[in-house]
Amino acid sequence: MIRFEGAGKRHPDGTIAVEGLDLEVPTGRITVLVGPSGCGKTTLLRMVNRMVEPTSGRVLLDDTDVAKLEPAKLRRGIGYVIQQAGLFPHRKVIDNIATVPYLLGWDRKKARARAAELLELVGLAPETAKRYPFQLSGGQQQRVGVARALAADPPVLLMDEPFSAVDPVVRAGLQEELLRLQSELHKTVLFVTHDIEEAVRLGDQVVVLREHGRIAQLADPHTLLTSPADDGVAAFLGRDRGLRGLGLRPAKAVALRLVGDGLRYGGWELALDDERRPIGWIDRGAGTAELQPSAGYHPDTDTLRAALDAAVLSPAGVAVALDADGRAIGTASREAVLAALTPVGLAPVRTDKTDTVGVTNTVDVTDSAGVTDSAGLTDTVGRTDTVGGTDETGAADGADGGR
Ligand SMILES: Nc1ncnc2c1ncn2[C@@H]1O[C@H](COP(=O)(O)OP(=O)(O)OP(=O)(O)O)[C@@H](O)[C@H]1O
Repeated sequence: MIRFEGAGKRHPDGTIAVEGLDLEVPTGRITVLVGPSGCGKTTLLRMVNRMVEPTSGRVLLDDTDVAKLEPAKLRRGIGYVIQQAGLFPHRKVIDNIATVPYLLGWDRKKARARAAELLELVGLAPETAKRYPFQLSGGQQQRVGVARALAADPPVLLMDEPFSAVDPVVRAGLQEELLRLQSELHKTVLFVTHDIEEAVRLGDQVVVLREHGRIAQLADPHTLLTSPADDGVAAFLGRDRGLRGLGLRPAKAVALRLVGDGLRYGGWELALDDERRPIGWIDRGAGTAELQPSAGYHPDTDTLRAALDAAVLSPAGVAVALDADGRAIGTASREAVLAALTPVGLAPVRTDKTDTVGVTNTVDVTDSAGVTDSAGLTDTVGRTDTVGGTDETGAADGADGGR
């Protein structure tokens, strides 16, 4: 558990980044901080690993004031993932991932073996290990960043807009991957984003912030979308918050018409092949054999939003429910999907993937990023030891010498 107690940060120039924040970040869950630019999200995140020191109040990690912990050591127990990954450009992927294990004094073979495991865990091919960061796509770099953060299996993971530099499709894949990892790893994750869509997709709890890090609302995604605390939060959530809420509810709530009960809807009939895989919709009234594409969804893993989307895309207004092998199980009309929406007061639904969290290992700012572009890592305390830490690692590596 991470606890902010009256935490504040006033910069020497008088800027108040955060003022008097009280917040609990529960163990093993994903807490997302979301809010407009400059509201203090990054400041809050960095208070946890002492890259920013509060000027008032305190931050507790499992009941210990982090101010009492030595920064380099603290950071080795906290995964840290930043935008554009912050990888060491001069180090191979495998050694980037092994950064913290090296810092912890693991021998090279063990550290690299662990890094190879993580490479697989984050869905990267083994041959990626030998590449340098510039030889990877943005999405692959982010995966390496996540793997690096997880390397020493830290219980806490700080993620600062980790997926915002990649395109929406890659981003969705990375979010999915994070949820999958979290369902296995159960880390305590504090995740910063300015994207409300990402916040409700990933968060077990979402903290909507206003300027100076003031909490406008703290709620689970379902409550947030259905009951915004005030007009300001509602405006921040956007006009389609109701539709977004569909993405939080499982598609298995939709009542299906089973395949054996008929495949006709009005003049449309769903054509299946011998394996029961959909071929398309036939317009019986038109008297032509031309097929219109069908759209499907997977009831066990998809949300109501996917089911509704499939229904809307179908010429018959009917989504096809598919099993894992792509065979039709049944059909669901738009009306059937909408009927699954009520009552509104149901507990929030998360698909299986959501349950968890977890990712990196505070890559000690150290090595990494810190160093380079990780720029941000700057502020602080960190700087020194970061660098220091780095050097050790670097020395072991041989490749890092010249910082
Ligand atoms: N070193 C500094 N000196 C003075 N003001 C600072 C400093 N660092 C941050 N700030 C200010 O503190 C406030 C909060 O900054 P912070 O980076 O935490 O916001 P944020 O919510 O993460 O923003 P964004 O979404 O744009 O990254 C901003 O007004 C920022 O300009």
